Amino acid sequence: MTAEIIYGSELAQSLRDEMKEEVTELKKQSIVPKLVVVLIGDDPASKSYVSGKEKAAQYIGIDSELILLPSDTTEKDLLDRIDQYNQDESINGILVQLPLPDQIDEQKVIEAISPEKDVDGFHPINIGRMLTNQDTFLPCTPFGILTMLKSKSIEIEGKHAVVLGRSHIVGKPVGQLLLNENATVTYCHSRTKNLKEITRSADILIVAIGRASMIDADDIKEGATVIDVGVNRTEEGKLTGDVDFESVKEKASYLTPVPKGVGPMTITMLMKNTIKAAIRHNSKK
Ligand SMILES: Nc1nc(=O)c2c([nH]1)NC[C@@H]1CN(c3ccc(C(=O)N[C@@H](CCC(=O)O)C(=O)O)cc3)C=[N+]21
Repeated sequence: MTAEIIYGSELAQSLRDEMKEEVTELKKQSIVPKLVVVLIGDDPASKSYVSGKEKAAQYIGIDSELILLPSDTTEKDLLDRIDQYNQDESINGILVQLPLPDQIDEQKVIEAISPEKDVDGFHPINIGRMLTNQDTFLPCTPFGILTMLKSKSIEIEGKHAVVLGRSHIVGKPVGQLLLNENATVTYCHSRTKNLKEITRSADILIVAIGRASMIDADDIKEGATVIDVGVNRTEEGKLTGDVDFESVKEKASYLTPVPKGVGPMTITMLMKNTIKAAIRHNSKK
């Protein structure tokens, strides 16, 4: 079997075109979605993601403001700024790029962002709402993955979904979203025994470990759907996933590439959440 490749980049483009029209309509009602992105320090990878967000916002017509802060920014300074953005009525979404420098407590920062402006979907209130299947801001990468599966009408209900990785921003929430869609979900991580046995029984395999070529054709079931969430840099600076693309392509039924897979969808869902926040804030005025 040769897999159909799911290009997140193409789906992202069509969703961005739709959102562009939606924002044009919103502007006629004087609603201008606005996102603030805070980037601390000068990690090149973070800078590259942030510039992707800026580009997407600009294309769609979302007002985006980038706040660049030095790597020695104090926790208090950041929390004070968040407080100010929380109170600013013109701002609908706040994103603080992770990871943060060691002197800043990440969890404190996540909890300081108003749940109404938490377009990352990282606030415990929004995570709780997601777990209980209520309307909320879904975390962008899991939301993007679900949107990719649905775009190809891949059946989720009753299927065995295996999630490799249990990070708070990808692994854990993507498993919960798949559970909400009635999949049977298994989480695997560094302490899992018989890993291969489990991945081979997956109908849908989500790989979010952060190690290049973790999964090859021998680890999967014929005809599985394989979603590669890896963002690894080779020594030459090339972006690669967690999946051995060439071998898995010959055995899976669907496969996402890196780059041009999940990454562009993550950014697109951030834009969707920002528009949603703007509509919500306006209906409360
Ligand atoms: N508060 C917060 N929210 C995030 O959503 C968040 C974060 N912090 N910290 C870092 C991770 C990583 N992340 C990516 C977004 C887009 C691409 C992406 O678009 N990648 C392109 C290629 C980009 C390139 O070549 O560098 C692609 O896969 O085709 C990748 C990774 C968001 N994250």
